[in-house]
Amino acid sequence: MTDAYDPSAEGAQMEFDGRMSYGDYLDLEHILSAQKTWTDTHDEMLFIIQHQTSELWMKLAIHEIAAARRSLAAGETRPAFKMLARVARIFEQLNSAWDVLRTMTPSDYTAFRDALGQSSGFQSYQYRQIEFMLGNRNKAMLRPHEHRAGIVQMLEDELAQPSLYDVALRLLNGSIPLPDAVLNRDLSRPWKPDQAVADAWTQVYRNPRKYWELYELAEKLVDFEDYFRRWRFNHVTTVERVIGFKRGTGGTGGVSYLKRMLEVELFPELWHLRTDL
Ligand code: HEM
Ligand SMILES: N[C@@H](CC(=O)c1ccccc1NC=O)C(=O)O
Repeated sequence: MTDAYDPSAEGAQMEFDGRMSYGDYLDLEHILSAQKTWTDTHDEMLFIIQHQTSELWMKLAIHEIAAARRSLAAGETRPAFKMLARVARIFEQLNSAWDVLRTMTPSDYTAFRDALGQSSGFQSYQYRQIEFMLGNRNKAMLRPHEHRAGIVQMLEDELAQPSLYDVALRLLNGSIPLPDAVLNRDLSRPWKPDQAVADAWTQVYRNPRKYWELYELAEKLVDFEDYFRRWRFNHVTTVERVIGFKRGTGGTGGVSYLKRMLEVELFPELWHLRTDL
């Protein structure tokens, strides 16, 4: 029998005293000590890691959407397209993650659900930030964060900025003029479908060659919303599978609330114009 291979023979670094290691660079000590379980049930670890990894991917999504929005506002569409494509992939990643959580049965979950108290994903401030960045804005969603001034401030700052869709519409306005009411709308409110915007996007889709960049932008937005819708759908289906029609720990009706959220349209005109093409 040969001896186990020693990678140091080909130069693998084996000594890290005073040198940056993998764990140092990634601050693993910090991140891997954050899985505090509150019960001694087997599936709580799955539940915690599923949510923590989702929050990490959301952090990256926020980073990318913010940069895409800045690029678009500066008229730099190419880098924005690349970032939006990445955000869609992040959501694909989040969508696949449901397959792991689905292995948790109602019996597994009820064993620790009481320990969650009234906590709920409804209070995920990164999720709310993403919704606000995209244009699904609702001041009522600030209330669960009133005890955390920094979070309220962050969400209010977001409501004061044009959403990703607002920025896209400003770009559209550069080629096809839109009404002032669209361009100077109250940014803190949710976007309401607008006929002039629908007509403008319809022109883009009827003449892709003339409006190629806008056409590509619109398709990037639709692609992203497609993945986002799948996330919402996977969520509600998993919830029904695990807790049925029980009320949510966050106080909503549970599945009934999440089904209502399936009706949200982030970029409504981009979906509706398809009927008229
Ligand atoms: C067994 C797993 C899960 C169950 C039973 C569940 C249940 C629920 C329920 C019932 C709600 C409605 C609010 C409430 O009253 O509590 C909700 C909202 C929410 N959940 Fe989950 N959830 C699960 C997994 C997840 C995961 C993995 C995430 C990823 C971060 C997540 C993120 C959210 C978010 C962001 C909301 C707010 C949605 C909105 O306001 O549109 N949930 N969840
Ligand atoms: N709303 C869920 C609880 C829940 O899902 C949750 C609780 C704490 C941390 C994350 C959660 N996930 C998503 O809502 C329930 O009613 O069982």
